[in-house]
Amino acid sequence: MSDVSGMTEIERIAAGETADGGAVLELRNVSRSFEDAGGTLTVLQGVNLSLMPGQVTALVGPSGAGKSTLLHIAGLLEAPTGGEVLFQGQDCGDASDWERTLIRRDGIGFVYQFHHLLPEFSALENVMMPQLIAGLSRREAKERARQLLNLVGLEERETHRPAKLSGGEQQRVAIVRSIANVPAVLLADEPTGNLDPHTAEEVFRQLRRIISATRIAALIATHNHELARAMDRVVELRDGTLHEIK
Ligand SMILES: Nc1ncnc2c1ncn2[C@@H]1O[C@H](COP(=O)(O)OP(=O)(O)OP(=O)(O)O)[C@@H](O)[C@H]1O
Repeated sequence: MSDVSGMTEIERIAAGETADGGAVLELRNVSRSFEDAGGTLTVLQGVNLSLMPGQVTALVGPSGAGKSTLLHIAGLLEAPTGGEVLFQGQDCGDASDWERTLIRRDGIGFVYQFHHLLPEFSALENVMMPQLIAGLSRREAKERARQLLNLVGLEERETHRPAKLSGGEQQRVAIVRSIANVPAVLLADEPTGNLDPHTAEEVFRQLRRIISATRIAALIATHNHELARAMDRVVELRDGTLHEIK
């Protein structure tokens, strides 16, 4: 898979080159089952999903339907039992662990219900961290982190540590941190699940604004049907299969 420059195709893709103008992330006929003493539990079967740039897709479904499992597979955190996951046209089933790590690091942003900010660092440093890991200089990382915090109205809070921020502010920091490396895909698991309804709506509004400005393809699992309906597209997991409901 390496070319003369020494880079593999997936490394070039993770470095920002797109294969074509189509789906950024695609699940094809994906299934996932778990084996335990009681037998086989099939959580996903025949799941097809294409995420397009700039589009926000809500993922809904009852508790235990498999939303987190689907997000883990889409985020290359776990492999499907069957089917394919394509990142910018490239089948990730063929990728090495290192190539998958590169795609996750440079191509995919994650937001969770609980923000996982680093408590001993300021808001600014938390947003700088993934950029420093990706090899940006401190100056560049700081400048971009400032712009991002500004975008979500937190310019006055950049020196605050997470404990000094409200829940909504912490989640806004987590969101801009997840997109600091301008990933092609954003995957979010209940990103506003621990916020009050008003703050959840505000955080969602800002998340949408960032996504359409950056052309990120987003998949957001939520139990909040009202917020889901406000997104471009809604898919529902029911009995292991995915249904397009908006
Ligand atoms: N590693 C595992 N081993 C066995 N079963 C698992 C494993 N991971 C998930 N499951 C099962 O898969 C099903 C789907 O779980 P998942 O967490 O994906 O659902 P969910 O839709 O995200 O639920 P919730 O909305 O409650 O967060 C559940 O029945 C869960 O118990």
